[in-house]
Amino acid sequence: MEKFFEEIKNLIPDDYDEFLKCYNEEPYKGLRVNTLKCTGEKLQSLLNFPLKKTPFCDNGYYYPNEEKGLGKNPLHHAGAFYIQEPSATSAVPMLGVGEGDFVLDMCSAPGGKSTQIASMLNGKGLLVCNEIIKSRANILLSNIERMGVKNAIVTSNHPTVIAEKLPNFFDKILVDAPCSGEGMFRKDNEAQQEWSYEHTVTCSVRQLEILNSAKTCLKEKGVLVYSTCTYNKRENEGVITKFIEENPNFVIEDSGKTYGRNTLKYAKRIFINDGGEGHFCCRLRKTSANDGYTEPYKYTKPKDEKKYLEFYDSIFNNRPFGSNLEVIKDKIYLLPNNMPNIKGLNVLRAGILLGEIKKNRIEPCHSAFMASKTEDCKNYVDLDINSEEIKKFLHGEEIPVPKETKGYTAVAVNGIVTGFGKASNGTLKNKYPKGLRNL
Ligand SMILES: C[S@@+](CC[C@H](N)C(=O)[O-])C[C@H]1O[C@@H](n2cnc3c(N)ncnc32)[C@H](O)[C@@H]1O
Repeated sequence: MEKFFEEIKNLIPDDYDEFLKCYNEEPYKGLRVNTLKCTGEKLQSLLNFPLKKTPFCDNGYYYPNEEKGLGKNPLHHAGAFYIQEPSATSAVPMLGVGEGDFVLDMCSAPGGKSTQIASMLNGKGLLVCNEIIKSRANILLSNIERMGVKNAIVTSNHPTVIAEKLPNFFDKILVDAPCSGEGMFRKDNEAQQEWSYEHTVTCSVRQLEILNSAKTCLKEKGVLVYSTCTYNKRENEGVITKFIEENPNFVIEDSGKTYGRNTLKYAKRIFINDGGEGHFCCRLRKTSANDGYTEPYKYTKPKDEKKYLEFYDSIFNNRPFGSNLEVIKDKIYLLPNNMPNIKGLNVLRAGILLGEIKKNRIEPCHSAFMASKTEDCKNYVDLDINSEEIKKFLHGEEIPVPKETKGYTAVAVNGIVTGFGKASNGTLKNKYPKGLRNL
């Protein structure tokens, strides 16, 4: 660790004492509003503690250190916000995502940056989020569901496989690389214990390999953002410099962002004394294309399409997840538009899981309700954040509903859908997934 502090001193000689002072204080607490489901104003009006804007992105806020257990808040269950370290929200704005872009997040779990990209896409375009480690990809999927993302494909592959299958396809790519995590030290003792100079060197080799896979997937004139949550030069400036030496068709570009400190002219490094735990981000532009073509996906209508569409229309108004129905085994999906051919990829989810076929009936799935708004649902009940009913619902209990409410019914908290149940005779049978309940 002596070496770690020595390197920080070399990086910020004038501010080193301030860094050390901050280093011994409590870590920042931050959240990002999910604009697919909520707004900053609405969230503030429903929380009983103050939110303060961060300098890193439009929808990032600090919240008070004494607030514990925010993950159990009904609005967190509903996907109104994502708990995210403030400086970790700095990389996605550098991508400059516009509605309609095709975006790849190569190292995606647990999904903080992917769900941030999804809010910027606002349901348009396509997001491929990839996570190499299967167990982490499952967590990523549950966050994609919670945040109500309907235009994502969640995969679990080695970056070389993604490069082989999806060349020249994306407008924007994020490589938020696995790193030595120096910016996690205040939060994560394990990262501190694992740190060694040799480990940072190993990380830098892997980071360059991941970038060399990602580059193939980018279209000509596309943007690639590289980020880490570590400070040292080997994993940041070192990796970028080597990458550009090996790939002269990439240039560093000015992102126009004003947070943090500049390095390599336009890249950014954020230290604890800059308002976040620590991050590095650099925006690169691909100036000429590589070979390779990604075929489009061939959508095929299922044999019983009419029956499935009737089921869809019985629960939702105006087909809010489009009409690209596909049935795989006993599961009914609504696929996003503009999909690439995903043959050969390990795909955990594409689009929305609408329902499951059970013997002679179809049961709707949680994921579809999470991606819907109250106006999309034929039936819904709206509960107040402070009500006993929302506590009971998130605990897995039955709740009372008006006698007229019948059948599959969305449950919302202050207008934000958080799950569903089945209503009959004034009672809603709880369908909130067991693994998500507040117990
Ligand atoms: C910094 S984390 C990503 C955090 C994520 N972007 C977010 O905002 O929530 C890096 C991820 O890279 C994954 N990873 C580890 N080894 C990898 C490799 N060789 N290639 C690609 N990804 C890898 C890790 O499992 C980890 O989930």
